[in-house]
Amino acid sequence: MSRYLHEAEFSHAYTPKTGVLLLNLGTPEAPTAKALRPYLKQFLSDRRVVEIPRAIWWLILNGIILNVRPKKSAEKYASIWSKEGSPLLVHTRKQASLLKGLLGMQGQQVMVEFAMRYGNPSVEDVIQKMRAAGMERLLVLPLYPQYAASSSGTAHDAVFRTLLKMRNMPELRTIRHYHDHPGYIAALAASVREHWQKNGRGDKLVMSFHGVPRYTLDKGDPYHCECMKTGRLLAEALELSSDDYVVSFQSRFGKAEWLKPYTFDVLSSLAKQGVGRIDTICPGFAGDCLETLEEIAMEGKELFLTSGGKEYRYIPCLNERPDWIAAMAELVTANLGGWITTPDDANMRQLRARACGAKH
Ligand SMILES: C=CC1=C(C)c2cc3[nH]c(cc4nc(cc5[nH]c(cc1n2)c(C)c5CCC(=O)O)C(CCC(=O)O)=C4C)c(C)c3C=C
Ligand SMILES: [Fe+2]
Ligand SMILES: [Fe+2]
Repeated sequence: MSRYLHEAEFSHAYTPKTGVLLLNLGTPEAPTAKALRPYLKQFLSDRRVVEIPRAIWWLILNGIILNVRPKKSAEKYASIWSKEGSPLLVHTRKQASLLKGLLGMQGQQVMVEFAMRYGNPSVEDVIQKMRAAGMERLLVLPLYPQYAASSSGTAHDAVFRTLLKMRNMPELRTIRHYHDHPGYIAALAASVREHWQKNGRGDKLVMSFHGVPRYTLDKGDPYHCECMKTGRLLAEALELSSDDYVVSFQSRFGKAEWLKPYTFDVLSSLAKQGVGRIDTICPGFAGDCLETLEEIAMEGKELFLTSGGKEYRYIPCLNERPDWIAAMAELVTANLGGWITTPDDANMRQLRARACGAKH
């Protein structure tokens, strides 16, 4: 048995293509405990996500977490599941399709696909499929604006691991982050302004980012800094003073200290201080998902209102906003520099490939 993935016999007669691969986290196949178990097992067995010694973690994961969490998480997923499926998958699929359409309209001849770090469609399957269709240059864009080892880092690992198994590797470029990309910041700012126009303006804007364990910052992970920078740039774009907004971190998992302040602490203390109306936004998520729709839009709201707050409004993620898709296209185009992009280039390469025929 070959140690490499299967590939068709080499032939000159193909059109070399450039591919863009969007990567997201992944989501269970259904909002049930049965579907949650393998998803959580794969996710939480990732050494980039949980760094505690393997033997101890194996016992905790298999002995406790996988017996308790699937049922609880399934209930949460059930509360946000749509007719089309899990919001994370639905938005990622639409983003890939819209990006492909926009790049095509801009004259770029590129394939655009998406894959999930955990679950399906898997990174390996999608890269193999792209390779079989002639992809020989690959640009990878994780859908996490801020780099964390536990999100973008592990997404890149999955790509590198796939390439390690390939005989005929594509050229590879990766986008590490886009936390300060002007188009991304402008789209966030526009979404806040539109929300204010429609619903009125709250007394405070809470910018909630997914958390990570505090020790990752001490060990050199840039995630905290990148979240703070996104927060500052968004505040500047909205002309907010430091009193008008707060950056906080959500989704704490386990007993260890995570990045602070915790979003739920911020929400209850704002309510107790008498800040009546707040707007919340999750700039670290390119699309709405469990962590935004259930934790922030639902749980956060309940906490704020039961702690004495008056009005709580959640601002949706960028999702399929045209300004966000345009920002993605700009980011991708800048990172495709020098690779085939136009139909003319592609035709030239095809002619050259034909001219060299099967002589060697
Ligand atoms: C935005 C980037 C993300 C980072 C960084 C991140 C780190 C991280 N997450 C966990 C544990 C869980 N996260 C879960 C869901 C989840 N996480 C992200 C993004 C980041 N996580 C997203 C987009 C989602 C939603 C997925 C969806 O299907 O909608 C979950 C699963 C849900 C649950 O059971 O609560 C866990 C678990 C850790 C431990 C971690 C960093 C160390
Ligand atoms: Fe997470
Ligand atoms: Fe910092």
